[in-house]
Amino acid sequence: MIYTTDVPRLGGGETSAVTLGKFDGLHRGHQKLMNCIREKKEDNCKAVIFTFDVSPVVRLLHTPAKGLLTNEEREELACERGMDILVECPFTDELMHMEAEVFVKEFLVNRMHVKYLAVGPDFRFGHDRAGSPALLDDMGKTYGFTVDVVEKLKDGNREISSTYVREELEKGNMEKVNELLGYVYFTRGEIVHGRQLGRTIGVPTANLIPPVCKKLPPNGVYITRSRIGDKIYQGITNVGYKPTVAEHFLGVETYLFDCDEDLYGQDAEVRFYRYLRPERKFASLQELKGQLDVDVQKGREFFKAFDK
Ligand SMILES: Cc1cc2nc3c(=O)[nH]c(=O)nc-3n(C[C@H](O)[C@H](O)[C@H](O)COP(=O)(O)O)c2cc1C
Ligand SMILES: Nc1ncnc2c1ncn2[C@@H]1O[C@H](COP(=O)(O)OP(=O)(O)OP(=O)(O)O)[C@@H](O)[C@H]1O
Repeated sequence: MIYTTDVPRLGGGETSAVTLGKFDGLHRGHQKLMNCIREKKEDNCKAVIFTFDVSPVVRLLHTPAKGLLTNEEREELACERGMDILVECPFTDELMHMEAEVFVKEFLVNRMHVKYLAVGPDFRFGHDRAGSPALLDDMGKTYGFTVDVVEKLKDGNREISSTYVREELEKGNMEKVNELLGYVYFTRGEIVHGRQLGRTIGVPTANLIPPVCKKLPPNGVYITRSRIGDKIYQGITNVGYKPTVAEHFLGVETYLFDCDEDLYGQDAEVRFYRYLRPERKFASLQELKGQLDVDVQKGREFFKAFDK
């Protein structure tokens, strides 16, 4: 897959099937759109996701962007789903003020030779959000592309959206998050040295520092699986500042069941299955150990049922 921040100029005979939007999380609704454009590969179209490097809303509010996926993670997932090109267009002032018609003509038609577009009914773009599926449809008649306005995928009565996923993530409702995403929510990082106190209570842990732009579930303890190299381990993970030992940075710390390897320096992916309890300040590490024994038991029981 080609990843680019420039709007690509396709070569002579090449054409494209494009979907447009913010695409934070690549949730099941987004996957529905990706499936539509992937089908057009049979007509020799390049499957293209056109998105922006930060959410337009975030840029306008100047708040730091914390997303469901980092840009690198989104790139990887898009590639796995058969996309040919991911455009992460910088959301510049020029783009912000570009008329919708100009965007379509200059970018989609002239550069990307678009033949097919798939968007949701609420998709808006261009200056003053004047661009709509109806405008795309009109322009398609002039420039020779077709537009599918894809019905929103729902969860019960509610449309699946990145906002919905983020709300559930903020509640720690990992079962719902994972259902809406169609994959298990995860974070990644290199395994770094902690204070090595865990092993003194018989609970060695793998500490990783998540990317600053990754949205995490609330501080607390979760049942997780970790992928390290080509191995998958069950475990329990604490997200937070470890108040018992007063850590200064937000960490993701995992006790891996049935693992006695030296993992320092390796990259890990921690997948969150279920929230267990809030992070608490214990009077001593021994007291924390008592709680961890209970957490481990719950984790093992969870996977016994889950993997049946
Ligand atoms: C599953 C799990 C749950 C934890 N729960 C808490 C907690 O509730 N409160 C807390 O202060 N620390 C908690 N911790 C962090 C421990 O304080 C930490 O593992 C211990 O201090 C060792 O840290 P170290 O790796 O830096 O040596 C938890 C760690 C794990 C792996
Ligand atoms: N549930 C869905 N089913 C089908 N298409 C969707 C769904 N949700 C979003 N889309 C479409 O996917 C594209 C990208 O959506 P986008 O990420 O901008 O919106 P979103 O997921 O609703 O996020 P937010 O909650 O931040 O508005 C748009 O064309 C949008 O209409």
